[in-house]
Amino acid sequence: MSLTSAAGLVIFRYTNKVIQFLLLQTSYGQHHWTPPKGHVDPGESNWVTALRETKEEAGYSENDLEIYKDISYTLNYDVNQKPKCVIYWLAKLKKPEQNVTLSDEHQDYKWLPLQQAQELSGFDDMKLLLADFHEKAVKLV
Ligand SMILES: Nc1ncnc2c1ncn2[C@@H]1O[C@H](COP(=O)(O)OP(=O)(O)OP(=O)(O)OP(=O)(O)OC[C@H]2O[C@@H](n3cnc4c(N)ncnc43)[C@H](O)[C@@H]2O)[C@@H](O)[C@H]1O
Repeated sequence: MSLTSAAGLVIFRYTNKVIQFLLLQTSYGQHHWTPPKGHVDPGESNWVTALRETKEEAGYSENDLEIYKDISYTLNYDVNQKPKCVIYWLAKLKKPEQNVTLSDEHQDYKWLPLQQAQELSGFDDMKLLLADFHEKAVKLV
């Protein structure tokens, strides 16, 4: 069975001594919340996909972010009975006040501290990812 691959960035900002994660709400389907990410195009690397999707979906380019290439986390779940693999890298927004620019694919966004981000994401594997990244982000601010 073919595997769907996607890649993205879990972006945090450090403001008022709090780490907040960026979640985007889809404008389609069940309007679920995820970090910026998307399908890997044919011939594209996961890394390039993550950067491209982040620019398209949140408006941030590589220069706006401190991306921790050695800190990644992979989720595996099924979508319509097909396995999907999503790799995320951790990234910090350099200027915490820099605005998000959404595309048509999303209708809302939120910057949330760990627990609220976990609750909004809803998925157990994403909750674990956020906890792991939060532990690492604490050492990076
Ligand atoms: N229902 C829909 N109606 C209309 N257009 C649609 C559509 N779904 C996708 N599209 C189109 O596909 C494009 C998205 O392409 P991309 O932007 O390239 O890809 P994506 O983020 O990987 O898409 P998606 O939202 O489907 O993925 P996710 O894994 O979060 O989500 C996929 C499924 O997995 C679930 N899911 C998400 N995270 C999960 C997790 N951690 N564990 C288990 N399930 C999870 C989600 O609830 C969701 O049901 C959009 O432009 C849109 O046009």
